Amino acid sequence: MAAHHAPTMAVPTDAQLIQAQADLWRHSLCYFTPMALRCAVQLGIPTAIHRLGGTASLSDLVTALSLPPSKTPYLGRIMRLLVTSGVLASHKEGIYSLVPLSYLLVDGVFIDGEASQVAIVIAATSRHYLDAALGLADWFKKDVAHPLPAPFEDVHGVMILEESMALLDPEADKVIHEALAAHDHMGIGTILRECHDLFKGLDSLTDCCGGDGTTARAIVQAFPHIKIHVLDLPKVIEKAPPSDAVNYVAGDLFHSIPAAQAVMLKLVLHFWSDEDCINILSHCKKAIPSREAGGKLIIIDIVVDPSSSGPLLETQLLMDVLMLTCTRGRQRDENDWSSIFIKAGFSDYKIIKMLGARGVIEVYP
Ligand SMILES: C[S@@+](CC[C@H](N)C(=O)[O-])C[C@H]1O[C@@H](n2cnc3c(N)ncnc32)[C@H](O)[C@@H]1O
Ligand SMILES: COc1cc(O)c2c(=O)c(O)c(-c3ccc(O)c(O)c3)oc2c1
Repeated sequence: MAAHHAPTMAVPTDAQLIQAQADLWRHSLCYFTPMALRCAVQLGIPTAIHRLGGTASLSDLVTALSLPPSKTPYLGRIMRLLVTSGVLASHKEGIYSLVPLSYLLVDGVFIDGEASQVAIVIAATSRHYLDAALGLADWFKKDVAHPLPAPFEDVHGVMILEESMALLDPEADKVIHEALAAHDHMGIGTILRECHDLFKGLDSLTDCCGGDGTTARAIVQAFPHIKIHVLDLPKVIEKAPPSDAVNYVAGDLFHSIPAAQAVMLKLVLHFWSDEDCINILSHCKKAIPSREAGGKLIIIDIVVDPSSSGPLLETQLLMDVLMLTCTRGRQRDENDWSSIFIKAGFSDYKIIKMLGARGVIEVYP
């Protein structure tokens, strides 16, 4: 006789079914929001609104962007979705204005010396990322050896940021590097203003995987007495703008990390597996003095807060799925962080501050 399973859920009522249907449509179609955003950015709508003095009507936009006037009503429909999603504002019918988010997408506006975040929108909605995301179910079914390639690697045959990516598709590689730079550079100004004590009293710092030194230069400007080493791969250091203020070191963080009072890992560890992180952190520990001598690690990365809810948690989880899709890393909650710190031989840590989705953590030897 077939086992009889008690229903786990009562049959939904009509009211629930009606609601469920609308929710299902929204969840299935909400990818059109980033697509509408991509369209708006490619057309240059945030920049046009900014240049028109901060507000614009549809016909202002059609004229400014030299679009065929016959497209005006269609543009109105895209704009309506973007207003409802909070990407643009409309305080008066048919008149559009920027919100802080769309301000980040205006060409030529510099926040903390960094250009717009357009590259994030373009990369996140690009064919290579979408193809990788479309391959998720197939990736789950595959039983492959360790180290597990990410879905991106599975679909495209190369990992993001790998040199061979530039050979496979130079345009896609450029878009991803621009997004990475836009993502990484955004926020050091806020960190310096909000977490002043983080760097106070330090005589030296190694910015581990510090890229082209943008972050290091901002720190030296605020704290001129700190001696900063920027460690990154030779191909990155070769292209870094020359600077007297920072000491560039071409190398590999798995081999050796320049000694300093503190080592900073900003948006680095989310790219790596737990095993790699423990290895990296152990190398960092060798590069710093004891806690008594002021030795510490500074980690700036997402700290997932599972007890929260709403858009911030959703942002953190979306970033986690981005990492799942494109890297071998993940976004970590406090328990995950604590566990890798202990395994790497550190004695204690403190979450100094949460800045939106990201956290600033000090880790002590
Ligand atoms: C996400 S970026 C880090 C961003 C940077 N910390 C910032 O906040 O601007 C990752 C960096 O790690 C570097 N990288 C990757 N593998 C590395 C390795 N084995 N040794 C040193 N640097 C490496 C990459 O070249 C890239 O610049
Ligand atoms: C916020 O939204 C986005 C959108 C994107 O398109 C990317 C992206 O393309 C990307 O490579 C990365 C990224 C990859 C590896 C890292 O180690 C890292 O720090 C960042 O972040 C992104 C974030």
